[in-house]
Amino acid sequence: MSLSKKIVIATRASKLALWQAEYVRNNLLLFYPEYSVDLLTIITKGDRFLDTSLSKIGGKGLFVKEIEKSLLDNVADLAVHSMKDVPADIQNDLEICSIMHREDPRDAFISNTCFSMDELMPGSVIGTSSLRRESQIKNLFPELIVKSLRGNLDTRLNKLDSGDYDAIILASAGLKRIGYNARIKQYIDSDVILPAVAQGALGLQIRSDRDDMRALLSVLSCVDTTACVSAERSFLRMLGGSCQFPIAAYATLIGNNLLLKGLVASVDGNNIIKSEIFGPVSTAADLGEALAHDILSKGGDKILNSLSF
Ligand SMILES: NCc1[nH]cc(CCC(=O)O)c1CC(=O)O
Repeated sequence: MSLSKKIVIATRASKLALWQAEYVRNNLLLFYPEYSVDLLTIITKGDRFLDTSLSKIGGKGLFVKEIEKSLLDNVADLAVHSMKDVPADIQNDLEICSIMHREDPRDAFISNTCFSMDELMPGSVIGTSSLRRESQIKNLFPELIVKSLRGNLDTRLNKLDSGDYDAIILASAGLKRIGYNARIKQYIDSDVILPAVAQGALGLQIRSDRDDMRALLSVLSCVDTTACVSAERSFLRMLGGSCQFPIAAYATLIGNNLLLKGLVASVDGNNIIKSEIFGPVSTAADLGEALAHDILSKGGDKILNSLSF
């Protein structure tokens, strides 16, 4: 049996998701010019309830379930995900077979009046819907007011421009990808606001029985990013979390070793349990688990148990 020379990529319809799918499409065509690569656009639950706060809609993987169904039904051959949005545990029969080179993992500060977070006057309104960002901002700047901010990137920037907020926080990676970097006033150092698990990394998902696709997509994998994301995601998995929890982790490579920093925070920002671990890159997943146990034993367990959603 010969393989058909056609690949279908399942993607969400947002500008960022389409950019990411196009990016994978273009990369695949460089390696495999004999293939045709099509995009299949899918509307997810997360897209349909853009005005409800993420933690209220509930459920992990809000943005990925319908996409995963298209893979299980064999309607699409692969899906491109922001790894930040992919829950720690992946649906049976599916796998992330490749993780691509990471874009800037830092959060970005965007404002039309200030050049950095510490220029904001007390009482200023800062927009984010991420409990991870909210808790860390409140811890650093208790005098700021954090207000919910939902929608795709254009919607969020429009809400800033219409005066609903003095500043907003977004991921640098998304803004850079769609060419909005000029809006970024400050790249927030990862030691000031620790990024979300896997922020900036794209993952390629397939059905586990698609050995043909796994082989094809291996050319797009980045070994270093794969190790870092593996450590961060094993940390998240051990804490039972998703991107909707006030949990952060960021791994970097130093030679053949990996430095993993992580935290669990109370939403009010009054209690942040931070720790870090350093060890051989070959033990990336174990480092993530060990860091999770360390943070749980230092009070992270109490914080996570008290979250009410
Ligand atoms: N939760 C939405 C989401 N998922 C991935 C990104 C940014 C791109 C990335 O992290 O790869 C964003 C937007 C944001 O947080 O500003």
